Amino acid sequence: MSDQSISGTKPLLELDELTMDFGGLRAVDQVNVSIYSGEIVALIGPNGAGKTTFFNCVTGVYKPSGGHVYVNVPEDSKEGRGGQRLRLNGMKPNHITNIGLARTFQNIRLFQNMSVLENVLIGHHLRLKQGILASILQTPSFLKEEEQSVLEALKYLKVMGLETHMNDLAKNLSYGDQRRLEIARALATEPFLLLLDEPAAGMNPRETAALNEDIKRLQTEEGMTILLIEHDMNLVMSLSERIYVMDYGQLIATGTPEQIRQNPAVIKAYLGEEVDA
Ligand SMILES: Nc1ncnc2c1ncn2[C@@H]1O[C@H](COP(=O)(O)OP(=O)(O)OP(=O)(O)O)[C@@H](O)[C@H]1O
Repeated sequence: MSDQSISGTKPLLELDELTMDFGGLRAVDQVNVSIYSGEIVALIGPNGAGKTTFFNCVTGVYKPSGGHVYVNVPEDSKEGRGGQRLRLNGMKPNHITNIGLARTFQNIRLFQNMSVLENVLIGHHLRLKQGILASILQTPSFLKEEEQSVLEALKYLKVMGLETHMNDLAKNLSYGDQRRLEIARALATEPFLLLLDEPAAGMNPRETAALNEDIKRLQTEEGMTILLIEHDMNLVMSLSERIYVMDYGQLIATGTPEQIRQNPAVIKAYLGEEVDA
């Protein structure tokens, strides 16, 4: 597959014939996807289409049965591998996070009895340089880095509109704010690519509208590249520049929201019946 974008740059994330089998079931079937810097891209499809399995292959939860997961690390990478092309197959999730891919999960996974600030600090911890000994000895360099960490964490809380809740326990946040906190924690790992698995799941329309604004702002103000799985079609159509559609593990369509809206194969997959083009 080509690694040249419309603008001539390499994609940040490149999936080449990605395949994942569970016994006799092929959950992801030779999928080719490219995500370019600064885009918001949606991955949609009916229940069981293979979307979460796709995320799990990219983020190291599963080792793909076939194909390749590549990243072209941006020059300004925090990890110092800028410009390199890396194959992620078989890497551990924390290693992949360290390279610069962060994700949220379909089900909320916060430390419920920790504060909002602490949840984000845990995300940022990955980027700290001081070791355990410095932390036990409370060396000046450790304390300086810790102070810096809190400032960074506050920045991400502010981006997601949660700074006034920094001392609240995560479990006391509204549902929408818990989902927002998960995104703040993912941002604190300083990714170049953010993968969101059904960020609007369980949200009411008001919360979804606010989330729409937040995600858009991440792109326009923070320069974040975002790949999201989402069932809320209003959100998908309003946010995405491009959409990939999966059904039964295969990619059945790719295009702009307008193209996808009118694609007969997509309409058929969702409605389960033939539709005239
Ligand atoms: N660990 C697993 N072991 C066996 N089968 C699995 C496993 N994970 C997913 N599957 C199967 O793979 C297929 C794709 O599931 P997946 O969760 O990726 O779909 P999805 O598109 O994310 O669905 P949804 O929109 O409902 O979350 C389904 O048939 C599912 O039952």
